[in-house]
Amino acid sequence: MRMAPIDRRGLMLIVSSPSGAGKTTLSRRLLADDPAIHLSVSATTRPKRSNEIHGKDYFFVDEATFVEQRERGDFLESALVFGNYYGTPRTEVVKAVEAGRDVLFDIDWQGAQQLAEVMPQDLVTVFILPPSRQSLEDRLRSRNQDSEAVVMDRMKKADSEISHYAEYDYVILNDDINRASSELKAILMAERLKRQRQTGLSQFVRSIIGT
Ligand SMILES: Nc1nc2c(ncn2[C@@H]2O[C@H](COP(=O)(O)OP(=O)(O)O)[C@@H](O)[C@H]2O)c(=O)[nH]1
Ligand SMILES: Nc1ncnc2c1ncn2[C@@H]1O[C@H](COP(=O)(O)OP(=O)(O)O)[C@@H](O)[C@H]1O
Repeated sequence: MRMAPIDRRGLMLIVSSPSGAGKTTLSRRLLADDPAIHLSVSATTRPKRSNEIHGKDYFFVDEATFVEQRERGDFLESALVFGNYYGTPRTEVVKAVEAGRDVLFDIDWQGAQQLAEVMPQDLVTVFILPPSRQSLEDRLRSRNQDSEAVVMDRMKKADSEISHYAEYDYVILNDDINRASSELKAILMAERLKRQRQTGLSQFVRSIIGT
């Protein structure tokens, strides 16, 4: 039987990709398979898609509310993406990491850069690439949630999002979803074992070396 776990600081796992490459699918799988990580639910001014739930996928707010929250300092980071505002609520994230719980973020490169400024030691960043340009377009269409104009706009912006891949710690090619999903889990497992994150190690080691 496993002993009581060694105290550790939680990590912040950021997953970014061009829209349609599969970060939502990969994130949902990780959350379903690993009860020890939970999603940071962002606020956004984007209209809700029919399959989305307020408070679970996003907090859907109007622009006035978003701006008020941002001015109050409620967000750890915020950005304008595809003409809509997005922001990461501050309080839950800070509390979770300090309590040793891991947090998953589905945010863009602007958010990753801002979080790197405020909590650099806690970040693990992963960029998801599609297997080809055509498959990215096919996936955006297959999701069947956005108008043709929105799909074309996202394809236009894919190049600029992809150009940030080199700012990330890890890059996963999302061709086969099962393999990509295992790769994401492997990253999380290895990062949890980093010595610096295991804040209870020295105490534990003292207990076994008998000094
Ligand atoms: N900086 C930042 N980006 C976010 C946040 N929430 C979502 N995003 C990014 O906004 C972009 C659009 O997300 P979304 O509207 O869900 O569309 P999708 O990526 O096509 O499913 C994606 O690149 C997300 O990663 C946030 O809180 N902060
Ligand atoms: N490896 C994959 N192979 C085929 N289709 C995929 C794969 N990963 C995701 N998809 C599909 O592509 C579409 C876009 O994926 P999604 O996770 O919503 O992307 P993102 O969150 O990056 O915008 C969805 O319909 C999803 O089911």
